[in-house]
Amino acid sequence: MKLLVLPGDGIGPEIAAATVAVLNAANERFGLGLTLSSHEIGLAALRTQGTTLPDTVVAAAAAVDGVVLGPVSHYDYPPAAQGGINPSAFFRTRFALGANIRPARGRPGLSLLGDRLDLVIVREGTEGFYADRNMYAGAGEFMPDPDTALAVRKITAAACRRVAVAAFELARNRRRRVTAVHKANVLKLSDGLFLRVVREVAARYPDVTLNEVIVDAAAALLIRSPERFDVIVTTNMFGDILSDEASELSGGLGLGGSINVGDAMCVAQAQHGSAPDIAGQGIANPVSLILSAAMLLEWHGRATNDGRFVDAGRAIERAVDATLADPVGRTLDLGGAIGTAACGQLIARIIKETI
Ligand SMILES: NC(=O)c1ccc[n+]([C@@H]2O[C@H](COP(=O)([O-])OP(=O)(O)OC[C@H]3O[C@@H](n4cnc5c(N)ncnc54)[C@H](O)[C@@H]3O)[C@@H](O)[C@H]2O)c1
Ligand SMILES: CC(C)[C@H](C(=O)O)[C@@H](O)C(=O)O
Ligand SMILES: [Mg+2]
Repeated sequence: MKLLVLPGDGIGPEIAAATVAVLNAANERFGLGLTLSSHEIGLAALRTQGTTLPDTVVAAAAAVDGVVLGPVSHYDYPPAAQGGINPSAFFRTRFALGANIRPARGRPGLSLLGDRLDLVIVREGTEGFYADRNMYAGAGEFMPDPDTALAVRKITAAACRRVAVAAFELARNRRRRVTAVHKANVLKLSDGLFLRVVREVAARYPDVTLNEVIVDAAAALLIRSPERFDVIVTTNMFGDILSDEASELSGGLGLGGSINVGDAMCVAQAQHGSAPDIAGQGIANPVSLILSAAMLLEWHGRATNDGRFVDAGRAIERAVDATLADPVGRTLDLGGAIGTAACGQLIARIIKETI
């Protein structure tokens, strides 16, 4: 399997190095034949190549079996005309990565919700208020005069169908419950279309129950009654916000794995951002990107029907659980003291040593 690693900005290079250590351990242990290549993106690439996402990187991504994308500081990027391309949005739209899959699970000692929290948010990745952010100047936003701003929200039946199918397929391997999270009481046409399509897809999955919850209530219920959620399917921005909430409820933003999935491509990406406030200190939690890489291996294993990759992905998840079970294995954000690299090495060692 060929993997492309794009470290990104802020804490990206630190957590990407820890993730590579874990991938190398999984490669050794499971004989995966992984080849890893790495390219500069983000602010480093802007300085040397005039763009945060060089064409060579896009070509390299199209030629591999999976991408590990570090977080980027795109809030600090210049406009697209001056080279500021948001890699997340670019990959999701260019490679039609319609489903952003974001699990959240309570672990003992880390989440007040304990095992009541065990859900997956399946977030539409290419549309909503975030549609075509790199494609047009203004990124779907317009200012007819300096005191008025308009934002266009794009919802299509095709994209809703794609993400709904991903959610129902996932639910079949879980507790068989899908909750559609929406705001159709206000966004009657756009979220109305989303709900219409989710219901159409639900009719093809009689073995899976569909519930519908309005997004603000969902934000509250995630805290009050997390056990009622199994798979959440939702539009882009609601999924962006709720996945940070769910990740924090699981113990911290640094814990949430995430993959962006299309028909033939998968991009692993931490749920959080580039955390510039702690960059360069060696204290960031690498678990989110490590779990994302584990999800990527499992996705590849399923897509190619190769059990070694599924086993390797699961072994990484178990090694993460074992590491986090002991406060010694926890980074600062989780109340521990271990550094980023040492945390990655601990997880790598468990993978190599566990029979
Ligand atoms: N996928 C992405 O690349 C992505 C996602 C979100 C935000 N961003 C970008 O990241 C930059 C910073 O955004 P932000 O500060 O709003 O969000 P953030 O997720 O980077 O950080 C929010 C808070 O969580 C902490 N945190 C995040 N990840 C952590 C980790 N792994 N270990 C320990 N602590 C962690 C940070 O220190 C910070 O206090 C912005 O430029 C934003 O646009 C990128
Ligand atoms: C920073 C932003 C571009 C990104 C997104 O939503 O696309 C992020 O918030 C995420 O959750 O992946
Ligand atoms: Mg986000």
